[in-house]
Amino acid sequence: MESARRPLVSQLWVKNRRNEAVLDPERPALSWKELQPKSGRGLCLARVLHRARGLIGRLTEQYPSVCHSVPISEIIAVETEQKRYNSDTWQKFNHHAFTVHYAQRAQKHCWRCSAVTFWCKDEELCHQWIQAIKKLLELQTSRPKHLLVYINPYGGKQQGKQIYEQKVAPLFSLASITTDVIVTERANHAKDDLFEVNLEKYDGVISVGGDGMFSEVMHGLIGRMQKDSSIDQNNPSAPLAPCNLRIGIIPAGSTDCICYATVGINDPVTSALHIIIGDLQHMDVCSVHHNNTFLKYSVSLLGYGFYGDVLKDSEKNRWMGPTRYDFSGFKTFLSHHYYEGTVSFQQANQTLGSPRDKSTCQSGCYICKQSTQEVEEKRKRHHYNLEETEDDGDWKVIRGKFMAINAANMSCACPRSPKGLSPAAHLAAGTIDLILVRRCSRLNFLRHLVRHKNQDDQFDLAFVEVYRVKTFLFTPKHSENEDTDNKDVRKKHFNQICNGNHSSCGCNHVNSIWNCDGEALDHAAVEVRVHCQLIKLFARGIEEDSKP
Ligand SMILES: CCCCCCCCCCCCC/C=C/[C@@H](O)[C@H](COP(=O)(O)O)NC(C)=O
Ligand SMILES: Nc1ncnc2c1ncn2[C@@H]1O[C@H](COP(=O)(O)OP(=O)(O)O)[C@@H](O)[C@H]1O
Ligand SMILES: [Ca+2]
Repeated sequence: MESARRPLVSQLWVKNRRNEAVLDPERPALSWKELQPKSGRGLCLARVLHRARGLIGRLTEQYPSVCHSVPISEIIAVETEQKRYNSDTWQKFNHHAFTVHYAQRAQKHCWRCSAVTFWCKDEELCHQWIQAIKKLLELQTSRPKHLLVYINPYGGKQQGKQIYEQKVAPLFSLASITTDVIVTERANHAKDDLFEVNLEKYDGVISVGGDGMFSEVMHGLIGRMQKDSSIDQNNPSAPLAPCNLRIGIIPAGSTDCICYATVGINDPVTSALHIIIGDLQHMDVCSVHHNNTFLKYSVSLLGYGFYGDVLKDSEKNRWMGPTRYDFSGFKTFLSHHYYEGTVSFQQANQTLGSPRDKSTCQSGCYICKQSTQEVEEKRKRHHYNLEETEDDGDWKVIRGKFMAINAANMSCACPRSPKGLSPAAHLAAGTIDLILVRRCSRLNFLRHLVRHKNQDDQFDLAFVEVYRVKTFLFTPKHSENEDTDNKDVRKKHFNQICNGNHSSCGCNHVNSIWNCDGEALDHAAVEVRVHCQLIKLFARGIEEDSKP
């Protein structure tokens, strides 16, 4: 037992150079450092060359004189080396080598799978190293072994299947992860399937696609969980049962904002590596109801007005792929509609921060950690039927004319807006940032939009308000449930609006629609509530000290 905790230290060769390799179960990490060539006549030239390379390296910073170190948690696999090296090296070491594959940080937030081969003087040493690394890998209990994968072949640039097969499947197989892969044949295929399958045999579910595909998988899992726990999803105030299976996202959609905002980049290989090493990120989910009827869950953007109209128009142009959003965004900007209605909301406790904070939610965020404790206590109290002690804040009611009403459950960072709709929003604090953009001139709305792309504060404008809330209601001024007679009145009414405000439209823009993670909702009047840390992802949030 004692010896298992002691570091394994050996002289191993890396690329024909003598290294000291250390496997330390206490840290736990694998490290290796090149040793200086021994002095002696025969090695004199080698030593001169070595020093020269070191000097040039220091000047050009290409030759690492540093010790390499890989945490065990970031090792993907260890393998006996197969014969793929030139026969000189192969002969010299009498075939004894092993290769360690590990996750390496490349550019900002982007990870790559790197490999290092260690050559050993004898077979026993080689075997000892492989076994020792394997033993430490077995202690990594949060890693998935068997995954259920859904591929949307229709989203984004329709590359989902190729992306999975070429970039992800080889990494899963290297890491000895087995998979059941389903390529969807229709919308809702994945969601419906998740109500039927035996989930017990899986350690996670993978969504290959965009935010819509993730949404399907999430609806399947949350819905299944509530069904199994006899919880009525139509009851807006029912505490929902959390999902224990983690969801992984391989980005192959159009915006992929859920992936970008939880990993920091839309890159299939990076996501696959986070899945393999068994990362964990809790995430809040919003439930959306209309008249005590469940409509949908949302994790990224719930947008009425501008983003609802962009979605409605862009769905007609799916053939354009991801560019459809730019095209429809431009059209929607020109049409410049506003919508009337009432927003009522309850503000979140100030300990949960403010949308105007300069700091952002990062890996290990202390505000989200604080919510983890609270949510655990709340679930315990609920389990033992103890009374809730929630101090609900006052309701604030805002009636007005809005260009956009955006509820961001996360930053919504994506390649189009790397800081996102609400840069300081949290992934798992149990709050939503409610952004109200009031009726304004085209120029002012453009100023607001442009600030999503630069360093300026998009909320620092007189016609923009932002609140951190736990729940909100929206009621459009023009009721959706009118009978036909009323519709004529409505038409008359909104012709008046159009004549006065957007002369170019012919228009049926009394109400907008809600864009719910890129899917349209059927009703404008909604009740939205955030469910703290309802789901888990194979991600770790945004890392601060990622390579520049
Ligand atoms: C003059 C330039 C103005 C540029 C303004 C840029 C603002 C961009 C903010 C984008 C925020 C998107 C939030 C993401 C939502 C996704 O869930 C949804 C669906 O993503 P999917 O396409 O399924 O991956 N995408 C959209 C565009 O509605
Ligand atoms: N096989 C399929 N055929 C058609 N639609 C599908 C299929 N599988 C999933 N979908 C639906 O495709 C829509 C778009 O998927 P998504 O992953 O969001 O891609 P994008 O990012 O391009 O919008 C979602 O509404 C999803 O339910
Ligand atoms: Ca979509």
